[in-house]
Amino acid sequence: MDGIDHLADERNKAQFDVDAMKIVWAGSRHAFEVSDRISKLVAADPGFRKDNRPMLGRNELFKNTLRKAAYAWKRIIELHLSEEEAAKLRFYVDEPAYTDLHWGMFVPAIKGQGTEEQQQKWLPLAYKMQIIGCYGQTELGHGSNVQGLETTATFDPQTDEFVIHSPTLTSSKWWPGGLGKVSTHGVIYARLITDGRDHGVHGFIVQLRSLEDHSPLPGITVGDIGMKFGNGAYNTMDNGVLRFDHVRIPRDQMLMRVSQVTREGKYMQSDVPRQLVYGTMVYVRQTIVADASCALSRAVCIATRYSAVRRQFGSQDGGPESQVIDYKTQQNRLFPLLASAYAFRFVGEWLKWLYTDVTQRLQTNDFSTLPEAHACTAGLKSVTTTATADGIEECRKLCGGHGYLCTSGLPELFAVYVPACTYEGDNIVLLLQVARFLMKTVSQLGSGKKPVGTTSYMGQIEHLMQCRSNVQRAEDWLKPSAILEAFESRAARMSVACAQNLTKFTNPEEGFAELSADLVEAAVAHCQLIIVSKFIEKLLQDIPGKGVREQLEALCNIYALFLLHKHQGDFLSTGCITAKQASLANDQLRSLYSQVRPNAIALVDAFNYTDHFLGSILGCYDGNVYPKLYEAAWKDPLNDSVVPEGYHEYIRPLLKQNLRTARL
Ligand SMILES: CCCCCCCC/C=C\CCCCCCCC(=O)SCCNC(=O)CCNC(=O)[C@H](O)C(C)(C)COP(=O)(O)OP(=O)(O)OC[C@H]1O[C@@H](n2cnc3c(N)ncnc32)[C@H](O)[C@@H]1OP(=O)(O)O
Ligand SMILES: Cc1cc2nc3c(=O)[nH]c(=O)nc-3n(C[C@H](O)[C@H](O)[C@H](O)COP(=O)(O)OP(=O)(O)OC[C@H]3O[C@@H](n4cnc5c(N)ncnc54)[C@H](O)[C@@H]3O)c2cc1C
Repeated sequence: MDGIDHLADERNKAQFDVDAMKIVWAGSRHAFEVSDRISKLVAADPGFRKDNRPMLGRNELFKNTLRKAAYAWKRIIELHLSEEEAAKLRFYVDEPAYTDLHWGMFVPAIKGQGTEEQQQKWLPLAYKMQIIGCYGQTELGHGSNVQGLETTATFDPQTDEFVIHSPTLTSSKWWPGGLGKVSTHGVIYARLITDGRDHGVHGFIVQLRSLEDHSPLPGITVGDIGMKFGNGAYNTMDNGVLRFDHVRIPRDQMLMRVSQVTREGKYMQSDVPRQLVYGTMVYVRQTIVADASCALSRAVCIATRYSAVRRQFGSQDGGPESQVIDYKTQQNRLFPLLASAYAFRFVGEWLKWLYTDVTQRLQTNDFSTLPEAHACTAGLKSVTTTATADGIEECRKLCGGHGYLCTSGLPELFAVYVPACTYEGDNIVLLLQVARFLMKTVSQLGSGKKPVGTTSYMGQIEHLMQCRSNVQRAEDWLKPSAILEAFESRAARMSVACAQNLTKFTNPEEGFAELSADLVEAAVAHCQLIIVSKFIEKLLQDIPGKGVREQLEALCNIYALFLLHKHQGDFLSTGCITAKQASLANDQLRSLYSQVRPNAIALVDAFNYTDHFLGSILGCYDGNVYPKLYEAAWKDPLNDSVVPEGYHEYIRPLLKQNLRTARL
């Protein structure tokens, strides 16, 4: 607009090498280069414009999404993009679409649960998008309780087929993304029945629509489930409803890596655990943790830049008013979110490693780390998405009134993001899975079995149950050992307290249900410990770039001490720290805020988001907020005419009538 960088002074204050931090954030120089190149490519292409989204009606919005998805595919082919680059392109296009489920769940489900032969048949079609697939698990009556699904797949030995059927209203598939209007195929989860016996839920590849004219195949009723929360937002996705009326599929379309049905109708199980049927969910939960850092960093980038631009109160001698970012209350709300964005980034990186490791072990029939991978992905998905959803809303409030405008980018980001607390497993249901894992770990402590991985801290249970923090001065809280000991002892004591309470019940399941609220808190404590410890581990690595390590250390300490302050009830009631030590942590937190303050803008610049991706006037790179807001307002369709449509019908008669009454 005016070409001036209104945040230049802020950028000059930075005490570290922003370019080096960009590489740390991206994960590697290569990842940075791909991300940087593709984000700029998308931003420069008018075909990927998205600022009109909140204004469009559903049909127009959806058609526009179809256009963008097809255009994105065209560009991917034309530019010969690699798989990594193509995924980045879809990410920067920033519009939920059927392709997310096709690439994010349908393909991984076939890869994870299909036999070699099945993969060879289906994957090439899916890779070329000659078929488009969805993940059809959830039903109207059951989502969390996967074992409660009602759709049936009954083997017919006469024809060598499965008959897929929806026996009740509640068995209708309900929610799968991409199903409503687009998918030609789905991985459909149904109860396998052979010879009158129910073998539980299994996955099947089912064709849903004709590849000629897209009409539903015989026996299939399919449609969209309707408008969802917010304008634009997740309404670009066709979440669907689907019913089967005795639909027949060949036997070889049951995904048979985990279990098989023979030509004779005999049910057989491989020596891989049954839980591998849930493998796709483990994969997606892991990507959702990485995605949480993207969504939170985006909101934080907007709120931080705007907080430096916005001035309110505090003018002295006619000078400028204070930047709102200088208020300690603003810092106390904003900087922990900035620190959380970095923390989630690093734990996401680690979780990706853990997932890759478990997948490699699975190939060699080593299933030993699967329970931990399930607990970690479930728990971290839960804790990071809850914090991110709350964090985006906090960022909106940090931007005052203007944060409520769609042009701030925050309302749509919030509306798109909040279902992450529900999809891929309700966050409470998932934390209860973590709690089960923890209770199992605690119960095995006496047996001499050494806890490993993320529960290895439980190996020092005697120490953790009686240790007292030796922090004496605020600076002592900067020591990783002090932080780790406090978080480990808190998590261990909360788990042990739950385990002890559980022994009071004769029926363990009854006890688990009765104590579930406490169990969820213990699970949160354990997951927060993982995030803190992975941040600390990251700092043990070689981190090049002037001042980069110092900034990350400050952010790591802010993340940990903010959690300690927020959950001081846990730390105090379990006796891990004293009231005096809690107060010292708070003193340290305040001085860390002062340390981060001059670097705040540079720390969000390190995310390297384009203005297109941010989609926010308040967060624009040059900070020239007011002229842009003013100009954008005039572009609203309501301002197309000075006198609004409807004046003659609804305003004028009212005014005239008031005139008459006034005369009386
Ligand atoms: C799409 C990706 C795009 C990528 C783009 C990148 C960024 C992403 C951003 C945005 C895109 C997002 C787009 C939206 C996508 C949404 C998609 C969906 O929502 S698909 C539906 C999800 N549905 C659920 O998640 C149901 C939740 N329920 C369950 O998972 C289970 O039923 C659960 C965990 C609650 C267990 O239920 P029980 O109690 O009935 O358990 P029993 O089935 O009997 O199994 C028990 C044993 O199995 C283990 N277990 C359970 N789940 C496991 C798992 N997944 N792996 C390994 N073990 C597992 C347990 O630990 C337990 O083990 P022991 O017996 O104690 O040793
Ligand atoms: C935007 C979006 C996209 C989706 N995409 C897909 C998709 O592509 N494919 C697909 O198959 N599904 C999809 N889903 C469905 C999603 O996975 C489920 O909605 C989710 O797993 C939650 O299940 P539910 O709806 O049955 O919730 P419910 O389990 O009914 O939850 C309702 C409440 O009950 C509580 N609750 C439930 N069980 C327990 C328990 N045991 N203990 C304590 N509290 C409990 C929950 O915490 C929650 O507060 C999508 C959902 C959304 C919102």
